[in-house]
Amino acid sequence: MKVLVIGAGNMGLTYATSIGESKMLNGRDLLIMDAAPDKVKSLEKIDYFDVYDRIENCIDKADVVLIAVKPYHSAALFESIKDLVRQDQLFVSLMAGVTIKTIQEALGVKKVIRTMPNLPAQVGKGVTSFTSAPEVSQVELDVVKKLLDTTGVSLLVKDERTIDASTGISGSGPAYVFYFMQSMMDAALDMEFSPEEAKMLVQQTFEGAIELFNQSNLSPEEWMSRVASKGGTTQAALDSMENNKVKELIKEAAFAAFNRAEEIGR
Ligand SMILES: NC(=O)C1=CN([C@@H]2O[C@H](COP(=O)(O)OP(=O)(O)OC[C@H]3O[C@@H](n4cnc5c(N)ncnc54)[C@H](OP(=O)(O)O)[C@@H]3O)[C@@H](O)[C@H]2O)C=CC1
Ligand SMILES: O=C(O)[C@@H]1CCC=N1
Repeated sequence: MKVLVIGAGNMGLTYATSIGESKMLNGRDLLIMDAAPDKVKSLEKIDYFDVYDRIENCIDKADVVLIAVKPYHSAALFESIKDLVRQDQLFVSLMAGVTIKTIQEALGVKKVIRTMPNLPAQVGKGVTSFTSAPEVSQVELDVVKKLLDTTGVSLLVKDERTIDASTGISGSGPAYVFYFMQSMMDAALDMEFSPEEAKMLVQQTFEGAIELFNQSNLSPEEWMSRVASKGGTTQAALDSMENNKVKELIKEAAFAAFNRAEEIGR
């Protein structure tokens, strides 16, 4: 089996590297293609894959094609490959919003899997939701699951609406966590900690909280009550968040991402 990754950015290069490191494929069965000459040059220094700068030189070799360009580049990409693709090839999209039907119609193919990965894939801690067109066989789904799992864990979901919902939770989610981290660092700076101290306090607080959560069956709410003493400091902070409806605002933000994914699809 030969796998081609189109687009060597955040996600494409992460997937190509993880698949390469996993040794799932034999020899030179992993291919990567990007249109930017400087990127191609830097990719050539990596040993896991064969690098291409022209789609017509590689698309024909692939059994599985991972599409990892930005959604707004997808139409141009589809136009450039529609006469080069084959019905037996399996297309796996990592793009937010772009629907299976759009890909099928633009390429004139049937076998399409749609995924929603996330950036922690770069450190093997990603979570990727995926769903497929009915024309994809169970064996093909199993193979793709193995490819996705090289970057962390994966979740087969029932339909594309759930892929868009995953975008609102796990796809965009790392940015919400970074938003929270940045806000806490900004607060620490206002309290006159140095940038290094602010980073250290926030980093270790996140790491410690996640570790506690991972090593227990307690819900976040139960952990919150273990931190908060009655009438104490944490309760003051939690009350402030409740009064300011922070939970509702976070939900609203997640739904904004979900809705935007659906909107891109339309
Ligand atoms: N970043 C994230 O956290 C997540 C991203 N995604 C999805 O993954 C996809 C990729 O995102 P990301 O990796 O961040 O984007 P990047 O911009 O980092 O990577 C896309 C790469 O594709 C290249 N490219 C554009 N057009 C073509 C083409 N026709 N042929 C070959 N290469 C091309 C781009 O080159 P150039 O820079 O020159 O345009 C760029 O190197 C998106 O569709 C996004 O929705 C999904 C979940 C999470
Ligand atoms: O922001 C985006 O559109 C992409 C999809 C999920 C994360 N990044």
